[in-house]
Order: sequence, then structure tokens, then C-alpha cells
Amino acid sequence: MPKTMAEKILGRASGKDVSPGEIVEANVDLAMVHDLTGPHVVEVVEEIAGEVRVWDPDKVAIIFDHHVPADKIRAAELQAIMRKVARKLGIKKFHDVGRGGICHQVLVEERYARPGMLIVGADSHTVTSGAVGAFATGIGASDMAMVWLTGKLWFKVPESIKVNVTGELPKGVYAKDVILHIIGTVTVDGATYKAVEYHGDTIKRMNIADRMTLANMSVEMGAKAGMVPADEVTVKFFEEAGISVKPFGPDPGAQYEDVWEFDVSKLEPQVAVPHSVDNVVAVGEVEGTPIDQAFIGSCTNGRYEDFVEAAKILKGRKVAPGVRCIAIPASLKQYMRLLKEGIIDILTEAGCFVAHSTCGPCLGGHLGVLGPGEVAISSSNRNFKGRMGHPESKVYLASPATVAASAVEGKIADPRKYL
Ligand SMILES: CC(C)[C@H](C(=O)O)[C@@H](O)C(=O)O
Ligand code: SF4
Repeated sequence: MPKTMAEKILGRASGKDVSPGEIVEANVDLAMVHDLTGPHVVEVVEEIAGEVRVWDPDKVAIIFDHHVPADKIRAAELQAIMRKVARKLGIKKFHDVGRGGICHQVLVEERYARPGMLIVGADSHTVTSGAVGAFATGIGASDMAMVWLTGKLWFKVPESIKVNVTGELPKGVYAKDVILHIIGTVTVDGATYKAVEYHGDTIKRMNIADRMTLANMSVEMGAKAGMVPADEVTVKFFEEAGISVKPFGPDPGAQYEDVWEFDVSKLEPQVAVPHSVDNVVAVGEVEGTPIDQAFIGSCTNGRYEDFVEAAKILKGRKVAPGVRCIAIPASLKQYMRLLKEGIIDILTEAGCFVAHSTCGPCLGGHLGVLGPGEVAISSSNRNFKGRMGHPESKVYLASPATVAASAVEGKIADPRKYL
């Protein structure tokens, strides 16, 4: 039987021929925790094993990103625990404050995630690594504890959905608009526990940064994994780091539970309106909505390519009076590249508050928490009630270009007129 990407990966990792619906025990290739979830995992492991240990230190990543640098005493305590654990276990894929960035960004840019891998992470946006053709999924701390101890975890083999995206993206319309449009169409539970595969000429033309944006938000429609087949673009991405990988995709003739067709050739910039990610409208419908804060960053859209698009709009312009524009690259490497190319200068001159990589404002943690009644437009992935701060604040989600245009105008704006 020809197989989908999920079936091939879970089949390989469990050593058998698998079909959707089947429950398998699979060997995990990479297990990631961060500063917030890591301590829970350590606690459970210690409870079960009487000490902290992992089955294979080379397959474990510990990355500090959520509350970095420590914003509260509690965060400092949790990071101290994980720092000690990383040292004791000899974890090489350990990224402390200032030495990595947002965990999902680090997994891909360090090439820890590879095509065909089975990756688990104690964070829901672990799906991001699907951008390079891995089956990557978020799991809870107790499941992760079992992975640390045994290297294995059970999975129900998901049904797969093929998403065919076709057409040339119009100017000012990006991967973020595509995924917002898809989620708006199928809703937040449209892909619950499904493995989503992104195909079509639009996807084939996308770089890894864009593919990460797509894969990242797959979880916002409930998907267990969101994958882009590893093709020439992927092979080249690994070649740049001196690593040779083979293309990886579904077998020809693989069976999908459903095929979704999206022609994006006439798509407009999209905005997810509070308080749900599937509350998606064309920018025109909310244009003129006053904002207090604009945020460019996060694991969804905090990459070099995103900041370049934002800088095209912010160059020679100013953030509107009364508006804060927070700009945080997703990792140290992204930050350095932006710094060297003068993009950080452009943002700073425009009046943005630029910071080193952290999740910070994305989850209402620090560096830009919203007050009561405040409105933000953000390039991140969630706009639940209170997501970025006060329960009475509001979050609109959009592409970095739409966020930048809105920062300039002080109200939600269409980026196309600036491009
Ligand atoms: C804190 C963490 C567990 C959480 C997640 O799993 O996604 C966070 O990263 C988020 O985006 O809400
Ligand atoms: S940037 Fe936001 S969505 Fe991504 S891992 Fe951090 S908190 Fe979660």
C-alpha cells in the first residue's frame, strides 16, 4: 500500500507496516523541552526513576525561550533546575539564554530536525519542524517523561489530509495569509488529530521560513502534525549547513482522508480577529481599527525573511505616536543576520523596541504585556482572550507586513499600499 508521510515515518519508527487508526509504539528521534515544560518533565522522571536520566542525551534538546532572560524569580529557579540537568546529563543540544532562541526556530535552523524524523516536543508548536518534512508533534510533560526514560512513545497513526495550495501569491500576501485563510476556512478543529501535508506549486516555491509559518500554525486547526515534503528547497537548506539529506515525501498514490484545494492567486492580506484564530477576514474588513501595540516576532513569523518584509514598510517611516512596536527576532542567528544587514537599524530608527530572542510578548509573558482594553496586532499564532496580557485586551493576527503597516498608521492597515 502506498503511504502518506505520517504513515511512512511512524511505520519506520515503529518497525512495522502501519495504517491510520492503528496504535503503535515508536522510537523517537528527537525530544525537545523548554524552560517552562522541562521542569515538569524532570519532576516526573525523578518520581518514576528516582533520579533524572535520559535514554540518549544526543536525542534530547533543552532550549530556553519562554521566560528569557528570567523575568521573575520563579523563572530563574526553573532555569537553574534545567541548567543543572543539562550539565549532569551532558546534553549538547542545550541552548541557554542568548545561545539559541525560540525552541522551534532552533530545531530547524540548527538542522536538528531532519526530513523523515519523528520529533516530539513539550510545546504545541513543535509541529513547526514539519517544514523540513519531519513528523513533529507536541506532547505533555508526563508523555515526555516516558520518552526521556525509554526513547519510545505510543501514537495513534493519524489519517492524513492533503492540502493543495496553488497559484502565484499576490504582492503583499504571504505564507501567513495562506495559513490564516486555510484555518479560517476549515476552523480551529478542522484538522483535529490529522496529519496535514502541504502540496501544490505555491508551497513548492516557498522557502523554509515560509514553510515553517505554515507548519507552525497547523496546530491551530487541531492537526497532530503539519508537513511539507522535503524537496530540492529542503535539500539546499541542509546543503547550506554542509549536511546532505534526501528528498522525502509521500508515496505516489498514497491515500488521504480528504483533499483540500486552495487557489491563492487572488488572496488578500488576512487578519484573524479576536478571540479565535479561525475568525479570519480580509484586511479591508478591519482596516482602521486603532491599535496600541504591534508585535513582529514569535516562532510563527520571527525570521529574517519576515523582518525584511516589515523593514520594507518601516524604512524611512515612523511608528505612529501612541503605538509601541515590539520587534523580536526568533533566534540569535536571525538577529545577527538582521543586525549585519542593517535591518535592525531600520526598525530601531522607525521607533521599534527591538529585543533579543524570547517568546516574551507572544504569550503575555514579558517585554510587552497588554493592559486592560488594549489592542494589539501581532505576527504570532494565537489570539485567545488574554493571550498577550490582560483578559480585556484584544489580539489581531496578521503577517509581519500587515503588522508593520499597522504600526506606521496606528490602526490596522493594508500593507499593499506600501509595497
Ligand atoms: C508554554 C507552552 C507550553 C505553550 C505551548 O505549548 O504552545 C506556548 O508555547 C504557547 O504558545 O502557548
Ligand atoms: S513564540 Fe509563542 S507560540 Fe511560539 S513557542 Fe513561544 S510562546 Fe509558543
